[in-house]
Amino acid sequence: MTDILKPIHVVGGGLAGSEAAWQIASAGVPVILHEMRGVPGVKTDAHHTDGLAELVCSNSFRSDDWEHNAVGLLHAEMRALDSIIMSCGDAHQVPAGGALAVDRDGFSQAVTAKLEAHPMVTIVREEIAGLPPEADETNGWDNVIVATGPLTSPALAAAILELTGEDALSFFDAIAPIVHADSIDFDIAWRQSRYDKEGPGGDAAAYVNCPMDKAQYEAFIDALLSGPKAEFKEWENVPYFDGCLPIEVMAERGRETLRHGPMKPVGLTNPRDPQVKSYAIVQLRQDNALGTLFNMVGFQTKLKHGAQAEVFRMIPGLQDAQFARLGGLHRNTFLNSPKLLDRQLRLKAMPRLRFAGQVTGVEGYVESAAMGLLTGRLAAAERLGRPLEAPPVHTAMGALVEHITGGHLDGPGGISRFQPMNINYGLLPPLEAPKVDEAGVKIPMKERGRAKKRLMSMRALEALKAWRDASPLPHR
Ligand SMILES: Cc1cc2nc3c(=O)[nH]c(=O)nc-3n(C[C@H](O)[C@H](O)[C@H](O)COP(=O)(O)OP(=O)(O)OC[C@H]3O[C@@H](n4cnc5c(N)ncnc54)[C@H](O)[C@@H]3O)c2cc1C
Repeated sequence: MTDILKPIHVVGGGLAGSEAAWQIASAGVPVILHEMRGVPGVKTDAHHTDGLAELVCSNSFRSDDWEHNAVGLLHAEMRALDSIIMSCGDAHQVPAGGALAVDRDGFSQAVTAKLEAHPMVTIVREEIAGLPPEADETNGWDNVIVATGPLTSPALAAAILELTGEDALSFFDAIAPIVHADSIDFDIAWRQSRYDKEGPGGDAAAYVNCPMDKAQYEAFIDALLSGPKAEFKEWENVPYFDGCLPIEVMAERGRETLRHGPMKPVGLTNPRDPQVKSYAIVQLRQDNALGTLFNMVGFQTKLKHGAQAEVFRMIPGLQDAQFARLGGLHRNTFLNSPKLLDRQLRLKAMPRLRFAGQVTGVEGYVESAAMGLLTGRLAAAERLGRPLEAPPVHTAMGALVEHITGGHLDGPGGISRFQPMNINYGLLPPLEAPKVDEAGVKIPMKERGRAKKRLMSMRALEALKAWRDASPLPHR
């Protein structure tokens, strides 16, 4: 076997690992993808299937607006780099207003089928239960991507901890319930997207809305606050991720918090009572292509399973709801990446190991897949002997690399304040807000923020394409 044809090993076939494997194979380098789900008796606390790239909670890749939304920009960058996660997501989208949401089973099956069919990809169902094996002349273990996610198996997590001498960092992440559509009462609920916003598929009525008056809202908050919660005594000091707070934790912050968050009633009109404004509205988003399942948007919860059905059936329209899946809370583990990883996302203590996905301290399906995409390209370039740098910080992808490898500030005494982050414009170098548009017309003050985002997105895509075109890897 020539050096060039040695395989690269990817550990973990989630969002990041699947994308990394695809990018490596597309660069003409053989890849062996090791995924532990599929081995009898081996699972994580959140995955339910053996499929690659399984979505564990919501089915949304969030906004698809590349001009004004940072995650939409990340979508665009990934599409420009032939992302398998984006192409399968686009092929399996379901209506979701301005967001890109997918049929979770169809999406995962498509990613699995594409990887299984690729001649350069070998999928092995096994747990890597410790540090990856020693490298020899031919086995390829000199170039490894670890993409084992927030629920990395305990044996591998322990080996990484021992190697780095660092305590793992962690936070809580929660899952929202999914409801069978035929158990929703459409004499009460109605379909409409907020502000009738049309989605990529042209649907302006993507969400199911369940209205509440003031008395119903107050009773619901009381039930949420008093309902029995799952306790995690051994993880008492573990923080929540702010973008994914359990609904009861939000309610504890103030009785009105939910009305200004996931239950906000704005931009929606009850067709049965158009003159009366609902006091609060619960939204559900289509979860599968058949339209038989809907997930409760923003309703991630740590209520005990027995209590969930009772409390959520207080929501008008859901009084007879049947739940396909209940919510739950999981501990999420990530590395102290700014200290441990270099800008190639290699472990300084063992550079043959690259890390990708949520375990590096990015947060979310899209961000995790983006880091898989990048490490796949970096690893393939290294295998081909054609060095490649991470994209510039002006791109969404480069900004994520900057965040996980050193863009944050530590606290006094060097105590790490590194926390997982969704992509956002604050991670990219700032630009002056424009005062006039491309035609020289003055932009009103309140629209300048939007105009600035558009400029930042255009700058990012241009830089990303220049990076791609100068890259030593083939481009399709
Ligand atoms: C409870 C929970 C809810 C979440 N909800 C959302 C959400 O609603 N929206 C969102 O955008 N993000 C959500 N996230 C975050 C989301 O899981 C991640 O962003 C994303 O799945 C991470 O992708 P990944 O590839 O890094 O990890 P994963 O997709 O989890 O993939 C890791 C893979 O590695 C495998 N594996 C683990 N250890 C080993 C081993 N030793 N050997 C072989 N294989 C191994 C696992 O089986 C898994 O398939 C949630 C996370 C959790 C834990």
